[in-house]
This record gives sequence, C-alpha cells and structure tokens, in this order.
Amino acid sequence: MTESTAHGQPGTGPVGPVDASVVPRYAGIATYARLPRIEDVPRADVAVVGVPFDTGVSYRPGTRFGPSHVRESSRLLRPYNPAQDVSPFAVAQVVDAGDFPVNPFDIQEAVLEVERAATELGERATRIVTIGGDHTIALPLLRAVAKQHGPVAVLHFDAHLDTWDTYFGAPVTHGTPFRRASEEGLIDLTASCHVGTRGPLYSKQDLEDDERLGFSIVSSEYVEEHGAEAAIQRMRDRIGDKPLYISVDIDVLDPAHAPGTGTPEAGGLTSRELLRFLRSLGDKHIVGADVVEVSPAYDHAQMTGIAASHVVYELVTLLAAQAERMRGAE
Ligand SMILES: N=C(N)NCCCC(=O)O
Ligand SMILES: [Zn+2]
Ligand SMILES: [Zn+2]
Repeated sequence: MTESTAHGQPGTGPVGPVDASVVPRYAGIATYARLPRIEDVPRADVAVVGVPFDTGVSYRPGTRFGPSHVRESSRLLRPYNPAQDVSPFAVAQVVDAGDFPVNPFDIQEAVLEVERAATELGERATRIVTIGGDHTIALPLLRAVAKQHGPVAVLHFDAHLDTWDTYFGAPVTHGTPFRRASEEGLIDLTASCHVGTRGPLYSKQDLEDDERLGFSIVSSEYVEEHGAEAAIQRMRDRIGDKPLYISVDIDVLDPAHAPGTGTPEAGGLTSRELLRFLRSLGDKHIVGADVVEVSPAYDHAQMTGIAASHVVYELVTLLAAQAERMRGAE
C-alpha cells in the first residue's frame, strides 16, 4: 500500500495520494496529484475529471491533450496547502475520475455526452472540477450544474468574453458558451462576472451584448490600475452569496505565464494574481469549476501545465474545505 490516508493508517480516513517518500513522484501512471482513481473508493467529495475535446476552437487546436498534460504536470503537488491552511486530500475524499470519452467529430453530440457524463458523475461525487478541453465544454457543464442548483453565478476568468453569438454559423463553440448559457437561463444575471478580460474585440457592441447577457467585467487593465485587492473586492461583491460556478480559461494568464493555449492575448494576469483571486473565495458556496484551454503543443517546460495544475489545486482545496464544513454542519 503506497497511498497515505488522512490519519496515516489505512481505512481510517480518505484515501490520499501516492506517498512521494515511498514512490518517487516521477514513477507510476499519472492521475491528478497522484490521487486514487474513482474506482478505488466508495464515494468522493471532489472528483477531478478530464474532457479531452477541442472541436470547438476558432484558432490553434490541441486542448484535447490538456487533461493528460495537466495530470503529468501535477506530480509535484504536495498534500498541505499553506495558502488556505487546508490539507485538501485529508479533509475530503478527492479522486481522479479519468476522462469523459466524447465525440471528436460532432460538437452537438459531444456536448450532450458531456452533460450526461457530468450528471452521472454527480451521483458518485459531490463536486466536480473539470480539466479541458476547449471552452465549449463549459456549456454542458453549466447545464448539468443548473439542473441541480438552478441558475448559478458564473465567475469567469478569461482573456475573452466568450459571449459571442456564432462562428461560421456554428452556435456552440469555445467563443460562445456563456451566451448560450445566458439564453438558456443557466446563469444568474445579477451575479456573474468576467475577470482578466482584455484585448481586441469585434466591435463595441460585444460589450453591450455581454452586459445584457448578465456579466460585469473586472478587466486585466483594472487589476493593473487598482491592484488585486480592489479587483477581489469587486469580484466578491458581484457574486455575493449565490451558488457559484468558477470557469478558468488558462489564457486569462499572460502568455509569459501560460504560452500553451490556443488564443493567446498579451497583457494578462500573472499566475500569482490568479491564485490569489481563487484563494479569496473560501467562504463562497461553490457548486463546480473547470480549467480549460491548455494546449500542450504550444507549452514550454510545462509552464502552462504547472500553472493549470496549481489552479486546479486551489479549486480542489476550496471544495475540500467546503465539504468538511458541510459535514460539520450536518
Ligand atoms: N475561449 C477562448 N479561449 N477563446 C475564444 C476566442 C474566440 C475568437 O476566436 O474570437
Ligand atoms: Zn480565452
Ligand atoms: Zn474562454
């Protein structure tokens, strides 16, 4: 037995990651953070799952290889998160649920498959953190979440608005998930927010549409001008106490921090800023999260993979701590 448990002994707590003092980190098959597979435990509080899908992209492809790259880049993560003062894998059962096998040739079919698989996984795991895949997958993930919780506040970290209407006549792409989600009534129009938005748009109308669709914007320029603390304040005020879904497009980071992505834009956040934003959400009611748009072919030295693996780690920590709080309240 090379897996540690919450209390150091088998059978007395959550099954933790493979112990790096027994099996070197670089050995063995990669699950996220070397966690157990979902098949190895009776039930999970938090499941990390991959969606290797990139048929919705408008520019550089390759995010179908995102989940395996992020797993491979997560081998060095350790079990205690000092920034949140939580040992996520000890206070909750966190697992890797593998990948949803989705159709690479038919977007509409893939989107149905993701919704179905997420709904099914929701029966075995209380909360899901999804690794993409391109941003198209946020639409079926939000459909699955809204079925359970009703319209949710969407906290969307991204260089892009992703509230555009169609590309080449296609309504379901990685540039359109939040317009479709808003039209379908999946999001709370009073509490949703983009963070880190920047770069050229098609026209000023994009911003007017975006506001009508229910989003406010804390732009990358705002973060630079007013600092992270003021940005966090605005973001937190906007989402309030609504059920919260967090969607992180890794291109919210500057290409200097995350080159491995399909539609990079100059002038983005640092990984330090993004991690800080996430760590500020410890008191929110989080119903799900995703980290998307990691495209390994454009990555260098695992920079993007490592950034994404740490983003997932902060999200998992928030959800593990929340699971512990919920258990305490029972
Ligand atoms: N969701 C991401 N990463 N990008 C959307 C870009 C849409 C466009 O090509 O204008
Ligand atoms: Zn983006
Ligand atoms: Zn996006």
